[in-house]
Amino acid sequence: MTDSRIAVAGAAGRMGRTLVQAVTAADGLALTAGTERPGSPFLGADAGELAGVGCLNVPIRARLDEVTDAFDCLIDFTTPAGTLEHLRSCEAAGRSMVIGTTGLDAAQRQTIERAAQRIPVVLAPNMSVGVNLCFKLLEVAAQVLGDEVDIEILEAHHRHKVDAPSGTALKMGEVIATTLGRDLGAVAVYGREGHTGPRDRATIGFATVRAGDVVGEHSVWFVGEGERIEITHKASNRMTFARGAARAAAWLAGRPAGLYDMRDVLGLNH
Ligand SMILES: NC(=O)C1=CN([C@@H]2O[C@H](COP(=O)(O)OP(=O)(O)OC[C@H]3O[C@@H](n4cnc5c(N)ncnc54)[C@H](OP(=O)(O)O)[C@@H]3O)[C@@H](O)[C@H]2O)C=CC1
Ligand SMILES: O=C(O)C1=N[C@H](C(=O)O)C[C@H](O)C1
Repeated sequence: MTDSRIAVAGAAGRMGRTLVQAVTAADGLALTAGTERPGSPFLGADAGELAGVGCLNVPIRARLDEVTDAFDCLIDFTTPAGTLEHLRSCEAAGRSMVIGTTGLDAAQRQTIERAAQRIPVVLAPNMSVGVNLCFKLLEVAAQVLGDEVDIEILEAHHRHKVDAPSGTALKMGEVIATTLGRDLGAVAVYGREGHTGPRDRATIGFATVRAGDVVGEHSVWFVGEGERIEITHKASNRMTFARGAARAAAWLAGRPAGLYDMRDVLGLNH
């Protein structure tokens, strides 16, 4: 079987470089294109050399639409605006996408849903196996503990992260709210200050820390009278996300158009 040809958007970024390493190491995948935004100092540099895996003869380009013939699947961990622009190119060229970008608003998610009627897309705020297992554990915990506990979601990330709460924390909130029949938009409390009054049990609280080089930590507290259950995931390096994205790209080969998430890729959506 021939390798799936993979492009990495934002190939000089923190995740971009790790994705180039993961794609290069994966069986059945070959890195054939890489992009950065127009004006980037990394344009023309070799994606493999930037990622520390040696020359791959893949120069970083500014325009994805000029290289759509060179790949089958785009892995995109950039910015919401960048991802939406790349989505248009992939939709026009019939290429699949793995999207890890977070901070997407509701309209941007709807645009991705519409495009996924024409191309296959995996969209997930966290591609690690461990976090996707935690989503399952959260469903079970919420089913068992129900309305008898207060639920708080705590997350910590590095000082460069631009969106808050993290996409993973928001997804954790959605999983719990859906399980409990609550509307996250109505019950979410994003940080507290001043005279807040006592806590309303139906709320789901979010707390965010940004500091130093923390890769990504998420903890959900289910707190009742006399006991506290914590479901925690700590990423210690970015390769866990990149390997998941490479796995998703391989899984997409030959799939029909549709919007998938990592739980589909991992067979956890049953
Ligand atoms: N789903 C998951 O498992 C994970 C998701 N993420 C998410 O991935 C995203 C990226 O994170 P991270 O790698 O830390 O961020 P970085 O800022 O390090 O990387 C993003 C890269 O994309 C580049 N870029 C921006 N716009 C464009 C564009 N239009 N075309 C091409 N390249 C572009 C940036 O360039 P420049 O710096 O010049 O703007 C930068 O090099 C975030 O949304 C983050 O939350 C992160 C880890 C795991
Ligand atoms: O920006 C990051 O770094 C990360 N972002 C993702 C998120 O917003 O959930 C996933 C991971 O925790 C790292």
